[in-house]
Amino acid sequence: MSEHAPRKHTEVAVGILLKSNGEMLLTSRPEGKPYAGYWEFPGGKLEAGETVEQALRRELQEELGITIGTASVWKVTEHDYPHALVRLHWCKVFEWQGEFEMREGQSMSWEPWPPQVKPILPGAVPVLEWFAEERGEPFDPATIG
Ligand SMILES: Nc1nc2c([nH]c(=O)n2[C@@H]2O[C@H](COP(=O)(O)OP(=O)(O)OP(=O)(O)O)[C@@H](O)[C@H]2O)c(=O)[nH]1
Repeated sequence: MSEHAPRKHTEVAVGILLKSNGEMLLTSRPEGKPYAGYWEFPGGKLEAGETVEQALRRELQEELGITIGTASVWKVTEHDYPHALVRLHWCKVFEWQGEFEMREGQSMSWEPWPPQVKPILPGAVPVLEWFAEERGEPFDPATIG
């Protein structure tokens, strides 16, 4: 491959689980992964042949032990990390079934607005900006991470 070949995107499905009281689910990245200990929205990489919804359903089953209802893509972002160029497909999720089990030794937290946990993964920050816009509030990224 040429030194100047474009980097290939890693496609990632990410779930924004929202409770009726407005709280959102954040999970911490497990030990052994890049950015271990950072808070993120749960999800993971698409496997060959999967749609975003299928990948998200599989990942949340594997990582959290829950079965999600329908999920459709809300927005798409890209983030260029030293370890990967990722394309994040963000899905809002309002329905799920099952008891939460942290199957990868991660932590979970239902967070109010604005979220209190730190640090938050850089690639998740746009979501917080959109939520602030939806609420008509200013958002200062310096207050997180
Ligand atoms: N799940 C998740 N991934 C995110 C978010 N923001 C963000 O930049 N990413 C990036 O998207 C990629 C997701 O990969 P992952 O390591 O969580 O996925 P995975 O569970 O399939 O990993 P593995 O099978 O390689 O262990 C990582 O490069 C991660 O840094 C986010 O809010 N949630």
